[in-house]
Formats: sequence, C-alpha cells, structure tokens
Amino acid sequence: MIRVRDLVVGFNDRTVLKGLNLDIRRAEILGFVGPSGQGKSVLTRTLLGLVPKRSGTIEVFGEDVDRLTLAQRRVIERRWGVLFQQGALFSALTVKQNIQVPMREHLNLSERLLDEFARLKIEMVGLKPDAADKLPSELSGGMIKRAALARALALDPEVLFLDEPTSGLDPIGAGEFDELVATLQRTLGLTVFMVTHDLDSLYTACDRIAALGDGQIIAEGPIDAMLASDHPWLRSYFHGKRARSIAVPEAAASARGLVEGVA
Ligand SMILES: Nc1ncnc2c1ncn2[C@@H]1O[C@H](COP(=O)(O)OP(=O)(O)OP(=O)(O)O)[C@@H](O)[C@H]1O
Repeated sequence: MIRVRDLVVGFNDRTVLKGLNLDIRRAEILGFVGPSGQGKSVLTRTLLGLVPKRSGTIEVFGEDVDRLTLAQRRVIERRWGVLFQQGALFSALTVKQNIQVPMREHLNLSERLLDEFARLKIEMVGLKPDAADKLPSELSGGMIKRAALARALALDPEVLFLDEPTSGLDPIGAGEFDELVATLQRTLGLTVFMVTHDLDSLYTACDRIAALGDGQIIAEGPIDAMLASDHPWLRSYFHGKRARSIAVPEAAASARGLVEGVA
C-alpha cells in the first residue's frame, strides 16, 4: 500500500531519517514505535507530503509520489485520513462542521447530503447524535478523539494515519479507542499506520510493529518479534518495568481470570 525506500529527511544540519525502508501492507494495523524525538512524526508528515525529503522514494497506492501531478496528488489525498497528535479540531466549528470540512474541500455535495454523511460518521465512531452540534470545548478528551477520528474518516479513506491517538486518554478510554480503531479497520478493510507509545495498543490493536532507532527501522514484525529482539531499546521498552505490568504471562493471566471469575 505504501512503500518507502532509502528515505532521508533532515532539517538544516540534522539528519533525522537516514535511509529508512518500510512497507505498510494493505488492511493491516501497523504500530510505529521508537524513542522520543527520533522522527516518528517526521516520517508520518513526510509520507503525507508535509515535510520534504532529501532523497529516497515513497510509493503510495503503487505510485511514486515524485511523479504525480498536482491533480493526481489531490486524488491520493482523498484516499487517506489523518488524525494528528493534537486532536486538531477547529475550535470555532461544531463536530458536524469539523467533519464536513474535508467533504466541502473535496466533494460537491448538497447540504442535505453533507448532514447525512456527517451523521453517519458520528455514529460510526460511537458518539451520540447530539454530539453533532457541540463545540470541541464541550467534549471530553475521549469524545474529541472520536470526533477527530470521524473527521479523518470523512472521505471514506483507504488508509488512516494516527499520530499517538490515545495520548492523553486514561487507560479505559485508550482501550476503548483502540477497540474502535480495530473494529473500523476490520469492517471497512482499512489500512492503519499508528504512531504510538501505548504498549496496550501494540498488544491489542496492532498486527505488526515497526520500531525506529537512529533514523532507520531497527525491528519490524508481530509483537513476538519485538519481544524476541535483543536491541537494547526494544528490550527495555518491551521488557521494562512498565511493560511487565501489561505483558502478564499467559498462564498467570488465565489463572487471574479464573480467580476473578470465582470471586
Ligand atoms: N519542522 C522542523 N524543523 C526542524 N526540526 C524538526 C522539525 N520537525 C521535527 N524536527 C526535529 O526532528 C526530530 C524528530 O521529531 P519527531 O517529532 O518526528 O519525533 P518523534 O519520534 O515523533 O517524537 P515523540 O515521540 O516525542 O513525538 C526532533 O529532533 C525535532 O526537533
């Protein structure tokens, strides 16, 4: 779906991505991890064409992005949806109006259809219908994320880019959001690229994980491959103190389930 080869991206005298290779496969949820400040957001923004690359190739839907005309580029932009880290809803617009922004930009629809489609997206992300006319300031953190997701889905994208979608949510809210993304991915056949620091998301929602370190992919594969890696950062990330509280060994987890079940 997306193929990145030898990608180099930098700012002034700092090179952030140093010959990075990555494939995002159709209909998978790919989790993207790595230490802070390594360039996860920079990669996302480069894939979206918001940051220029120094060299390398990016193919999206089989097309080399360097060879696209402006019109072709706009067609591709309609095929992806984006949810940035800072929610980024327009604060002066209601949820419905926010969702309709990309629709108005790319489609020529009647007001009646715009309302109908917005209503549908609101329902898809599990918000109540009355959320439509609320302003972002009237919503909880979890509802804002859902509204931003509804806007990312506005044009029925094939690929969804999520930059730390669960940051700022409590564990229950984060878990519910992961479940929502996984359900939407399955029912709509979406391809999802998700930058995350959330270990729970990696365990429960992601089909594959790619880890960034020193400007390149240091490991790529299902969670088991991450757990087996002996790269120092991956070891401390997946086997550290925080990780151990989540990655309960299976036997212990089922035993605990039994005990809780009895109680
Ligand atoms: N527009 C820019 N101009 C100059 N430097 C930038 C720009 N955007 C990002 N950088 C730098 O690139 C590096 C990577 O930043 P990026 O935000 O991608 O990290 P990250 O891996 O997403 O971190 P985090 O996990 O903390 O969000 C940082 O050192 C950042 O300062």
